[in-house]
Amino acid sequence: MSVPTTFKLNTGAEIPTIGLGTWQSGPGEVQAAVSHALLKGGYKHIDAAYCYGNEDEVGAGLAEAFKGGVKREDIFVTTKLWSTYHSRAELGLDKSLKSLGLDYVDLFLMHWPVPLNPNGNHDKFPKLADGSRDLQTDWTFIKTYKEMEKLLSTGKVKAIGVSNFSVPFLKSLLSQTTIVPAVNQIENHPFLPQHDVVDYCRRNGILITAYSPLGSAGGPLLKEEAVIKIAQKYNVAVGTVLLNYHINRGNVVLAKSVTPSRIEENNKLLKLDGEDMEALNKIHQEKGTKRFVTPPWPINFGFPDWKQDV
Ligand SMILES: NC(=O)C1=CN([C@@H]2O[C@H](COP(=O)(O)OP(=O)(O)OC[C@H]3O[C@@H](n4cnc5c(N)ncnc54)[C@H](OP(=O)(O)O)[C@@H]3O)[C@@H](O)[C@H]2O)C=CC1
Ligand SMILES: O=C[C@H](O)[C@@H](O)[C@@H](O)[C@H](O)C(=O)O
Repeated sequence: MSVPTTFKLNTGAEIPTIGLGTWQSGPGEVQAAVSHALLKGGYKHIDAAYCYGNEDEVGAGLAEAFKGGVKREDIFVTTKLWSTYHSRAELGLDKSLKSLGLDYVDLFLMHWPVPLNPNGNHDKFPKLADGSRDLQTDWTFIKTYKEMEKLLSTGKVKAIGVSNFSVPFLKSLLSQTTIVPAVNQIENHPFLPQHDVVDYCRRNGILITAYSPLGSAGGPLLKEEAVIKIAQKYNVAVGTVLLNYHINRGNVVLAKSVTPSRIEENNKLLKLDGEDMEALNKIHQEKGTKRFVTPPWPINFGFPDWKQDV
């Protein structure tokens, strides 16, 4: 069986199995990365977010690609609702659409299940006097999701979903809302396979998108001996193994790069056999769990490996 280039969402739409990430893609880099991915790298999927502060440049990259012949309907663009916009979901969406130069996104995700004060001392990261994040205590992520559900009828979002949701948070969401999220975007790699969330989502028709598959900034997982061994077996780049780990599990994967050769290298499919998958799944058992993206949220997200005091 060959490795799929798309998976089906619970809306019936297809989502390309590899997408270009844009978090921490700096000014002067991300426009070229997006246009290179779409025009030369064979990508059809771009992952953006208001919080990344670079959606204007991502939009310029999209515009360049459209000028070069890429058609809007042939690509899949995701953006995310930032926490300070939870009680203003349509405004958050409109700001992203304006920057991206689009009249709709294919997928709109709640970036984190935590509302932040919309009237605080910063547009994205309002803080209290003690330096902690200034939460919006009169709002809940359930209310946010209900606002996102309403956006479907505007045509400005083709699908809605969530990000950074653990099993208990998903249970709470599904029991209080109507539309099953199309996607849950979570950190995922052999050091954090998150079998509990992946299995729960599969059973409930929610597609997993894996973020930080290379271990985030600097790609530390590319140095992992067990992964290098598998790459040597197939004579492929180490990143190809890390990225295809997800597609072989039935999950979408996002890889960030602003380096043209890496952007191209990362868009390669590889069938991994049962033995390879077992070896990759064993890494965290032997070496311990590692999570690379742990922003200082003052809440407990319900992930077994991430215990913060509430
Ligand atoms: N929903 C959420 O909360 C989150 C979503 N995401 C999304 O997922 C995307 C991917 O995750 P991210 O955390 O960025 O990290 P990745 O795991 O994609 O790693 C990116 C790093 O790896 C380097 N790299 C990429 N390809 C290669 C390669 N072939 N060889 C060597 N080094 C390479 C990049 O360098 P360089 O760019 O210099 O080439 C960069 O430093 C994000 O960009 C974002 O879109 C990520 C985190 C959280
Ligand atoms: O998508 C990437 C990450 O989630 C990023 O948006 C957060 O880590 C954010 O910078 C924060 O500090 O909360």
